[in-house]
Amino acid sequence: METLRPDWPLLLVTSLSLVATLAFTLAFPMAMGAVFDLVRAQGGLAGGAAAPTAAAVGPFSHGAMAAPTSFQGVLLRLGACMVLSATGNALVAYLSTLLGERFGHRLKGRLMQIIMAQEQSFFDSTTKGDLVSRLTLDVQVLQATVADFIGLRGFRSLFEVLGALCLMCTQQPLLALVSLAITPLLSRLLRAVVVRSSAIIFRRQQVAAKALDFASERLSQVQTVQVFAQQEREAAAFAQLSEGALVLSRKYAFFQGIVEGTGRLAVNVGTMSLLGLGGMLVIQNKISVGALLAVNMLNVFISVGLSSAAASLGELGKAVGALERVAELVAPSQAAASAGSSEAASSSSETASSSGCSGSNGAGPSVLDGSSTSSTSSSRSTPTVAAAAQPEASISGRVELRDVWFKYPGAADWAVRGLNLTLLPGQTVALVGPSGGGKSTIAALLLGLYRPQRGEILVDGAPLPAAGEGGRGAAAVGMAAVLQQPMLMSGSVTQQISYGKPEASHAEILAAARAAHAEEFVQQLPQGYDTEVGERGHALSGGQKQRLAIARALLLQPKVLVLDEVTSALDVTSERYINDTLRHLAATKLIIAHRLSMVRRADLIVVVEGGQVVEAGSREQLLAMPDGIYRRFVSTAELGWVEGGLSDSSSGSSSDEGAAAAGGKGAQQMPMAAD
Ligand SMILES: Nc1ncnc2c1ncn2[C@@H]1O[C@H](COP(=O)(O)OP(=O)(O)OP(=O)(O)O)[C@@H](O)[C@H]1O
Repeated sequence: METLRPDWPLLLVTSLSLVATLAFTLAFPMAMGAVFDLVRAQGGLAGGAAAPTAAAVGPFSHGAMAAPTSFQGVLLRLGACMVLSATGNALVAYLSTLLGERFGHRLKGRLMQIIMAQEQSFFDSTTKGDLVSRLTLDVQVLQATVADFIGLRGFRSLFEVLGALCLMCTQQPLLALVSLAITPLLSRLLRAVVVRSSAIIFRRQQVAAKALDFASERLSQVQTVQVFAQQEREAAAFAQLSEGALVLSRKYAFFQGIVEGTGRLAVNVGTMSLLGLGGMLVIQNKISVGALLAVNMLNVFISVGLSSAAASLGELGKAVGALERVAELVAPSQAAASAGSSEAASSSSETASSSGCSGSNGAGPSVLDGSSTSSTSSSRSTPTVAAAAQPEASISGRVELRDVWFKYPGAADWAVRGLNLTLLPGQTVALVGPSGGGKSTIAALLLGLYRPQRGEILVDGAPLPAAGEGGRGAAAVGMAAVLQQPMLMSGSVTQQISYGKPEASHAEILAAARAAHAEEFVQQLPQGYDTEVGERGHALSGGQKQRLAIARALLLQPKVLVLDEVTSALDVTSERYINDTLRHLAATKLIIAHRLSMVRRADLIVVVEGGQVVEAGSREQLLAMPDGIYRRFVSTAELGWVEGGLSDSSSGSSSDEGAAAAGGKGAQQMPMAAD
């Protein structure tokens, strides 16, 4: 109703047109009856002087229609009814279709807005295909229903039935009894059929959505399907899913057949009964032949109107299913919020017990200066994080994670446990650790993509706005990110870079591309910055996509920049350039990297494992720890890993790590790539 409301003037015009059209449509049988009676009164069909007097004044002489006086007059009236009814029908069909289309357009926009405002956890638990089917199939059903119910069949058929019944009752009460006897029986039968078929349609929609979901996922992964030669299996699986919808469609078709057949039967039974009773009345000269004809036509209107209304109600049943699926999107955040709070409540005891074990959780963040020793923990406790470098006081961009606990929806275990971490303005903090340790999850929390079940995240002292609350999330507080798999959207290179700031000038875009070391390859593209990158940027290499994603983030001049494995697809030279760019960036940076060339210049290195900080400090501090995890990780030098692989004068670290490697035999290996 809310979506329809803005179109109330159109709705009003449609309704008025509908009522006027119905008046002309219902006048049509009366005019036809009048023609017939006039023909008889003037001697046609063995009428003339012998014709019954009742017939001479037409079928509805006591009603609204005045008795026809001349043949031309009555023909004119019939013609006017036909023309006006046809014009009205055309107008109503046009207006109601327009109304449906406008409704669908508005609903789609609204739904897209709602979907886009959801939290990441919503997308984790909902498939893209399902969302697409709600946005397309379900909205189409709803818009068709609006058009159908308002103008094409629903209300119109009901009004037609009611109008015809009223006319019959006031003009020919005896004959109206026949219709009144048949109508409830027919309505009841049709209602039962409609209820059954609506349930079938709802199930069919669900199955169809599953098939669509399957198809969209497999199509987006078509390369994997082809590389593993699974085309036939996937096609067969899709056919099987579609088969489910076909079985239900067959049942639906059966009920549609019943609706159709019942409607016809009702027309025939009604016609036969009316002809029987009405014929007797004509013989007894109680009514005219024209009246019998008109009543018969009205009865056809009633029967056809009823089955048409039933079919429309069937569509409405379908729409109720679609509406339910669409409405589910409107309040998931509340549902998620309550689920989250209950989860948080249920977790509090768990939290308390693990806090007791670690002895440091819940103590709140504490940022120590560079002179303090770093915290380490060989047990699973959560140390407070020490800052190794003094921040530049003038730069804002302080980020604090205070006793943050997070569990993915439906997951059994915590992905982040009691995390305390402070990023000082301008500081570069590197998160390292084994795969699955929780680094990307921390980055996602920091970007407001998920809300922690417990604890808080503050940016410059204010709570981080969640991305799913309709606001701009982390971007609103000057944060930007380059994520692990940089996704581009179809559009030109310029559009990719300016995605977060569409109003950016060309000069700004060029500067960002230069800083991300993308300029050279962009200039070599066929249309330079105007080159279309294709769906998801498929026309670009992995490294090129990464560079555009970096340019996209740099353009925003963020005060906090989150970089998750941003150079994994880059060659050594590009990586070095980008490292240089990032180093000179004033923003606070959180870097997640498996390549240690990204990590070694960080002010603070934080080792994350099992969702906890297990070691933190400057590189020197960590390497100085005899049993330090970072130091042990460095022992992978034995496997060819050298932190200072890049020939960089400032590094001089290879020897450090080589020394560390000597003492690191048998250490746990962290998957860090060789430079
Ligand atoms: N969307 C998700 N839903 C449920 N569990 C998830 C989700 N994403 C990650 N996880 C789980 O959370 C844990 C932490 O994953 P995360 O991606 O943060 O690790 P990571 O340290 O970044 O790993 P990598 O270095 O391989 O990228 C893992 O156990 C993972 O299985």
